[in-house]
Order: sequence, then structure tokens, then C-alpha cells
Amino acid sequence: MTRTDQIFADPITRPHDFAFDGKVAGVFDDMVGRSVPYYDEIQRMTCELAADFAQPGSAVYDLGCSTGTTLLQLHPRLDPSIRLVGIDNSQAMLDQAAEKLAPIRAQREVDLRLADIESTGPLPQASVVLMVLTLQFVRPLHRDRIARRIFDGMQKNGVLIIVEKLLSADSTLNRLFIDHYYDYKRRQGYSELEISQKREALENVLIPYRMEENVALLKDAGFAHVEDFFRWYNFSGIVAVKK
Ligand SMILES: C[S@@+](CC[C@H](N)C(=O)[O-])C[C@H]1O[C@@H](n2cnc3c(N)ncnc32)[C@H](O)[C@@H]1O
Ligand SMILES: O=C(O)C(=O)C[C@]1(C(=O)O)C=C[C@H](O)C=C1
Repeated sequence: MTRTDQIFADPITRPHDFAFDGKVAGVFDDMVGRSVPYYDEIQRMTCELAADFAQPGSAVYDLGCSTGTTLLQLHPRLDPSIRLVGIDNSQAMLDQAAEKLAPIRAQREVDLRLADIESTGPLPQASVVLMVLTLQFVRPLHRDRIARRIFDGMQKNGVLIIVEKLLSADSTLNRLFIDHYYDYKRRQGYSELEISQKREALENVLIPYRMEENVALLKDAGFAHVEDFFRWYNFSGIVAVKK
């Protein structure tokens, strides 16, 4: 059972960068559900699209799988011959995922791996690769190489699905979108202190791209079709198809 997110509720005397440590992992499902607009719908759409492209006998990879929410929701939609692989560099997240996914492990192969996606090798037999709110935490220097490596190892007619926070090219729209996003957080019960302390903690670690930069990244990696399937102010979902 996930607890309520209170990570930034009290004044932080020694600020530090946001990290997916044990404290965050313990409240993550509540945190992400209240911090990402339409999170449940994004999960559902991601799983629907993943199921459309997942090929029998292949593997579906979730990079930055956190507590295993997406993998759990994918399971009933997929042929039992499809292997699920969750990769994360936070052991605390993987512990939560192992607990959540335990009931389905009797029915399908589920592999949870502690690894850094900035340095992992090719992903064998991938028909679907998911990066739901993960690429934005990868240092920009590594993003092109990761997208290329995913593309190179992917089966034909496979897809990469990314969900990302975005920056707007226009500074006025950027400010307005962020203002509306903070209003959303207030409606979810977050205080001014929680909003501002989390913003500061994320500043150096969550580095959003503009929509055009993400599209260019995916096209340059080799994907033939790149299409947005979700947009809410500064959040987006993009599907990239390999032909
Ligand atoms: C915002 S969470 C992802 C949420 C999750 N995909 C979902 O749908 O609920 C980002 C995750 O990516 C992981 N992560 C960040 N950078 C990573 C890296 N370089 N290698 C592996 N995992 C990483 C974090 O530990 C965290 O669990
Ligand atoms: O709270 C924010 O500002 C977020 O950007 C939410 C966000 C994300 O977009 O990845 C950041 C950290 C985690 O709490 C989960 C989600």
C-alpha cells in the first residue's frame, strides 16, 4: 500500500537534488498520481498502444519502470509468450515493483533489472519499448545515443513510446502552461511550499525538451513515424514506429 506523499511538506534546511530513493519509492504511486495530469489515462493509452504493437514471442521493455504500474496494467492485454522487462536504477523502486508484480509471475516471464539506461546495452527481441516520464531524467548528452540504441535493436514494426514533460518554445506560453500546471497541483492538495521545494529539487535533474526536440530526436534515431497521442499543457505522449 502506497502512503501519501509528504516529501516536500516540511521546510527543507539543506536542499538537495530530487532522487528516486527509498523515501520517494514508498510514496511514489500517490506522488505520480497527484503530480501528472491524467496519469491513469496516460497509463491506459500507453498500454493500449503497447498491446497494439507487441508481437508474440518478443519482449516489452519498460525503462524507468518505477513501481511496475505500467507492466502490471499491460499484463492482461498481452500474449503469454511476451516477456516483460522492467529496468530502473533505483533498487527501492524495483523492490516495490517486485511486490506489485509477484502475482503475475506465475503466468509470464517478468524480468526486473537494476541498471542505468545511460549505459545498458542493446535490448534483445524488443517489439515495444516504454519510457514513461523517464527520458526527461536522462542527461541530454546521452539521449540521442539511447534512442539510437533502442531503434537499432528493435524488431520491424516495433514502437518506442515516450511520455515527457515539455518546455514551450514561446516564453509566454511556457509560463502560462507552468502556471496552470501549478494550479493543477494545488487542486491535488499540494501546498505552495511543497510545490516550490519540489520545483527546486527537480531543477537540475528533470530537463524537459521542446516537442520539436523530442520529435527530431526520434526521427534522427531512425523512427519512420512519430506522432503525439496525448497532450495536456506541458505534458505529452509520443509514439514512434519503426518500419
Ligand atoms: C518519473 S519515474 C517513471 C514513472 C513510471 N514509468 C510510471 O509510469 O509510473 C522515473 C523513473 O526512472 C528511473 N530512472 C531515472 N534515470 C534512470 C536511469 N539513468 N537509468 C534507469 N532508471 C532511471 C527512476 O529511478 C524512476 O523510477
Ligand atoms: O512534480 C512534478 O513537477 C513533475 O514533473 C512530476 C514528475 C514527472 O513529471 O516525472 C516528477 C517527479 C515524480 O514525482 C513523478 C512525476
